[in-house]
Amino acid sequence: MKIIGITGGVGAGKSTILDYLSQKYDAYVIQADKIGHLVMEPGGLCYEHVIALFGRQIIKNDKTIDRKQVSDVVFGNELMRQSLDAIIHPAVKAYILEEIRKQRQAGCRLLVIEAALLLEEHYEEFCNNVWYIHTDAEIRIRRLMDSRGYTREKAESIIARQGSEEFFRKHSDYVIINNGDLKTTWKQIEEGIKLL
Ligand SMILES: CC(C)(COP(=O)(O)OP(=O)(O)OC[C@H]1O[C@@H](n2cnc3c(N)ncnc32)[C@H](O)[C@@H]1O)[C@@H](O)C(=O)NCCC(=O)NCCS
Ligand SMILES: Nc1ncnc2c1ncn2[C@@H]1O[C@H](COP(=O)(O)OP(=O)(O)OP(=O)(O)O)[C@@H](O)[C@H]1O
Repeated sequence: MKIIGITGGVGAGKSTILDYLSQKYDAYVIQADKIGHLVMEPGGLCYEHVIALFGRQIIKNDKTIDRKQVSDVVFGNELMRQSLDAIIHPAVKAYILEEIRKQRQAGCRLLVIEAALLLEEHYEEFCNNVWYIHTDAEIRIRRLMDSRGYTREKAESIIARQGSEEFFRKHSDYVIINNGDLKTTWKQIEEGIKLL
C-alpha cells in the first residue's frame, strides 16, 4: 500500500484534490480535520477535555461543542491553539494509525491523508510521499470568502497560524500549484502519481 500525505494552508484545495484522487485512483482518504471534529463530539475521547479548556459556554443546546467559538479563540491566541492541539492531536494520530493498519490488512493500494498540520505532527514518517498544495494567499482568501462565507479577517487569522511557504516546500516531495483551473491541477496530480 502506498500512502500520500497532502498538506497546505487553509483553502489551498486539499479536499478538492482528495476527491479527485478518490474518484480517479480509488484512493482511500483520511481527513485529519474530520477526525478532529469526531473526537470532540459528545462521548468522543476529547469532548470533556476541550470543555475543561474553553469553559461550559462552548456547549450548544444539542450538547455539541460550538466550533465557531473555539475557532474564534484559537486563531487569535497562540497559547490556546497549542493547548487545543495538545488535546486533539494525539487522539487524531492514534485514529489515523489504526485506519492505516486496517486498510493495509484489507489490501488497500492507495491511501491518502490530508492534514494542515501533517508536517508539524510528523505524519511524513508514515507517508511514501508528501504533496504540498500551494495556492496564493489572496486567491485562497477569495475562494474561502465566496464558498464558506469566511470574512477576510478570519481567513487571514488562520493563515497567520499556519506554516510558512518555505517550511511547507522544504519538507515536501512534490508541489502542486492550484492557482488556476482544475484541469491544470488534475495534470499535476497525474504527474505526482507517476513519481510515486
Ligand atoms: C479550531 C476548530 C474547532 C475549528 O473548527 P471549524 O469546523 O470551524 O474549522 P475547520 O476544522 O474546518 O478548520 C479550518 C481551517 O483551519 C485549519 N486548522 C484547524 N486547526 C488548526 C490548528 N490547530 N492550527 C492550524 N490550522 C488549523 C484547518 O486545517 C482548516 O484549514 C477545529 O479546526 C479544531 O478543533 N482544530 C484543532 C485540531 C486540529 O489541529 N485540526 C487540524 C489538523 S488535525
Ligand atoms: N482550482 C480551483 N479553482 C477554483 N476553485 C477552487 C479550486 N480549487 C479549490 N477551489 C475551491 O476553493 C475552496 C477551498 O478548497 P478546499 O475546501 O478543497 O480547500 P482545503 O485546502 O481542503 O481547505 P481546508 O484547509 O479548510 O481543509 C472550495 O470552495 C473549492 O471548491
